[in-house]
Amino acid sequence: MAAKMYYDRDVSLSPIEDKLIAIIGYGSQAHAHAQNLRDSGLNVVVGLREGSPSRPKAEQAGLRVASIEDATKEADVIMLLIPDETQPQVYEESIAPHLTAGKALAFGHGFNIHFGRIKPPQDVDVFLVAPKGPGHMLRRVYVDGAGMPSIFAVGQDATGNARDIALAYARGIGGTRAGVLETTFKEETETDLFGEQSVLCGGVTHLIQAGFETLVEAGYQPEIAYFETLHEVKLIVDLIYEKGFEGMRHSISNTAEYGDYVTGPRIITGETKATMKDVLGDIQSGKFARDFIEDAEGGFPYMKEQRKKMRDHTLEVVGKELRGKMPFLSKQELEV
Ligand SMILES: NC(=O)C1=CN([C@@H]2O[C@H](COP(=O)(O)OP(=O)(O)OC[C@H]3O[C@@H](n4cnc5c(N)ncnc54)[C@H](OP(=O)(O)O)[C@@H]3O)[C@@H](O)[C@H]2O)C=CC1
Ligand SMILES: CC[C@](O)(C(C)=O)C(=O)O
Ligand SMILES: [Mg+2]
Ligand SMILES: [Mg+2]
Repeated sequence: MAAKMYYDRDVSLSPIEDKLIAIIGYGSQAHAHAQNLRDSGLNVVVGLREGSPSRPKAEQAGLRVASIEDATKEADVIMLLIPDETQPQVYEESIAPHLTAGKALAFGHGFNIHFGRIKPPQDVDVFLVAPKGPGHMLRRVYVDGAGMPSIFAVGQDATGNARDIALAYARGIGGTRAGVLETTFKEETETDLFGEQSVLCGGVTHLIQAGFETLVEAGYQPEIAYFETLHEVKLIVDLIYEKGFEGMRHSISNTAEYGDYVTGPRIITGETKATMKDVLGDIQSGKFARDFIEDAEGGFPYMKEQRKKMRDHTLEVVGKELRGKMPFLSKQELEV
C-alpha cells in the first residue's frame, strides 16, 4: 500500500490530553465526536445555540454544555459540526470574535474552507478529521469496540502542532482503531461530495428506487419488491464490506453471479460513468456548491420538495410498515 495508514499504535493522545475540546452542535456527527472523545478520556464541552433542543440530550449523555461563544472562549480546539450551509454565519457571529491566537479550528468536512466561505485568521491551526461514515454509526461502532476509518488534513499550522493535534483527535473518536489517512482539504471535500452523490446516497437510493418501481409497475407485490431491492441490499453489502466482491460472489448462487456479470454492465453503463465524470466536474468547478448554497439561502425549496415526494412514495410507505414488523430494527433508535 502506498499511503501511510495510522493505527492506535502510531498515535498518542497526549497532544490534546490537557486541552479542552469544544464540539459545536449536537447532531449526527457532533454527538458521536463528543461522546467518543469523552469516553477516550478527553475534556469536552458542547457548544449550542440559545434555546437549543439538544441541550437536554447532551446533558443526559453526561456532557457539559455552554453557549457557542463561551465554548469557543474556553476551548483550545473548536470542532465545528453544524450543517455546512449554516457554518459561515455561526463562525462570523459566535466563533471568530473569540478565536484567539494558538487555538485550533476544526471541521468534519472541508466544504467551507475549500470553497472559501470561512477564512480563519493566520494565527490559529486549521484541520479536519472526517470519519468515513454517518455520525450515528461512528458512535455505534465505537461503543462496540470497533472504529471508523477517518481521514485528516491540516489547512493551517500556526502552532507547529496542528498535525499531531489532528491525529490525536482522530484517535480520540476511534478513527485509528480502523485506520486513518492523511489528505488535503481539497481532496477530502471533492471525494466526499462525489462519493455521497454518485455512489453512497444518490447512486444507491436511485438504483433501489428504479429497481423497486420496475417490479411494482410490472405488477409484482410491493412488499416482495421492497425485500428484493432494498432490504436485501444490506445483507449483500455486509458481505462486500467484510469480504469484498469475491467474498460476496462466493456466497451467492452461480445463477446470481452469472447475472451479475451479464446484467451489471447493462445497468451501470459507459454513459453512467461519463455522467459520473460530469458530476465530479461540477464538484471541482464549485458549481455544485453554488447550487446547494443557493437552495439553502432560499430556504431549501428544491430539497424540501424532494423530501416530500419521497416520503409519499410507495417504497417508503410499504417500507415503514414492514420495518415496523421487524422488532430487531426498531430497537436501534437514533439518539439525536
Ligand atoms: N452527517 C454525517 O454523518 C457527516 C457529516 N459530516 C460533516 O459534519 C458536519 C456536521 O454535519 P451533521 O452532523 O450532518 O449536522 P447536523 O445536521 O446533524 O447538525 C445538527 C446540529 O447543528 C446545530 N445547528 C443547526 N443550525 C444551526 C445554527 N444556525 N446555529 C447553531 N447551531 C445550529 C443543531 O442545533 P440544535 O441542536 O440547537 O438544533 C444541531 O445540534 C458537516 O460539516 C458535515 O458535512 C462529515 C461526515 C459525515
Ligand atoms: C455519505 C454522506 C456523508 O458524506 C457521510 C455520512 O459520510 C455525509 O455528508 O453525511
Ligand atoms: Mg462522507
Ligand atoms: Mg459528506
